[in-house]
Amino acid sequence: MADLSSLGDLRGKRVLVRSDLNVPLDGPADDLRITDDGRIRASVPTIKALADAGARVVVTAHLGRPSGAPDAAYSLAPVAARLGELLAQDVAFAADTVGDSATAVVGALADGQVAVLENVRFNAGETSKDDAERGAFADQLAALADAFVSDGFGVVHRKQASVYDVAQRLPHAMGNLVATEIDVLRRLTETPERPYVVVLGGSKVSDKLGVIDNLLGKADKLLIGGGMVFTFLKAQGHEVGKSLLEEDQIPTVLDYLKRAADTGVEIVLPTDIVVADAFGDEASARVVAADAIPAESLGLDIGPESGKAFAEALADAKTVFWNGPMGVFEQAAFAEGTRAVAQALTGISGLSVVGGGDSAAAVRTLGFDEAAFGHISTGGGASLEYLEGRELPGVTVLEAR
Ligand SMILES: Nc1ncnc2c1ncn2[C@@H]1O[C@H](COP(=O)(O)OP(=O)(O)OP(=O)(O)O)[C@@H](O)[C@H]1O
Ligand SMILES: O=C(O)[C@H](O)COP(=O)(O)O
Repeated sequence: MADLSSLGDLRGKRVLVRSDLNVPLDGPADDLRITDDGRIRASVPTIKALADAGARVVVTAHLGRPSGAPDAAYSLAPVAARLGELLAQDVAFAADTVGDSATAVVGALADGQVAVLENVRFNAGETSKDDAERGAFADQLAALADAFVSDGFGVVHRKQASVYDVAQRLPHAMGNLVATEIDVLRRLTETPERPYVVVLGGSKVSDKLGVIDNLLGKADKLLIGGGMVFTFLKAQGHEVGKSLLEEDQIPTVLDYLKRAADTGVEIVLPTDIVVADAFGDEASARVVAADAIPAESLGLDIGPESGKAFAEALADAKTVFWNGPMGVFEQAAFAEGTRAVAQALTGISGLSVVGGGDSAAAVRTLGFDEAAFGHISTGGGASLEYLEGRELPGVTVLEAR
């Protein structure tokens, strides 16, 4: 796959870099703070390499899932400021993605300077399912640059304008971050040392339930935590109260449970749950049995007994892939399940990979040393889809020259 050197002499060239700068933010709307800058730090080496080579670097990225129109709550302005600090150079910020501000900011860049465009998802064309609409937006993005570098590993599973279509319109190359991530994940797919244990959690339930299908043929054990738990519990006939639930996935989940039993893959579900009366209500947090969730409460973490059981299930693992926090780790009352899994991973003798923006943030904000894990991937959904063996549109598009 073509790396940055394939783009030739970059001096004076405008290079559009797609990074994944989707970081967690917290605080009041007018003073949002980045709570974990891991994805920004991971994006720095490629941006710096391009700037050092004399390119005029134009960074495009998304933050969250706005509805295709500008929304101040999802502005990349704080991210651009942090990028400037990490690069130790001024980073210009365009107040739009392809409009007058972007044109002016990019036009004013000197060789070696860097600009960040406003959230690419403020434009409906970015995520449109309509090829023509996405293509029209990609045309506008491509007009801002002479070359394209794909470095946002966390989004390479998205067939979106700034990830996929723009690569068809400009000379392109794979960035260092995408190349590194794929190298590590390849080790998990080719010859994982066994036992191979996969831990799944998080809140993007519908995105992630599907991966179980494929993992049933690959992993020896699947540990299920986070928001995904409740669709399993409901499928087993239990009350889940107001917890996250994908009702229409119940038949799929029942099929997974049956196939796991048939093929000898162990699916480990929590036996106790930390519930609360309302989302984030730490004062009402209490532990209940997983088959006795009160109708009026919602599950926000796996319980202590489950944390222990998950740690035991991980103890003899030689390969572990973990995606998705076990609970709402951002609040202390619901962070212990995630802590238990992270702690268990630090003790395994083989390769441990933590994948996902929030999972990686959880590990760091709970105070774990990154070096205690084999690899911390910036991609959640992207790494899961890679492990499933699915085609990543943002990678395959780079193969076509
Ligand atoms: N039981 C639960 N109910 C609701 N939210 C939950 C629950 N358990 C975990 N979460 C939330 O899941 C979020 C992370 O989920 P997500 O699926 O996005 O993880 P990720 O794969 O690490 O990140 P990404 O896919 O964005 O890279 C966290 O913000 C956490 O609070
Ligand atoms: O957080 C992520 O996994 C990536 O930034 C992709 O975000 P998305 O799931 O909203 O496409």
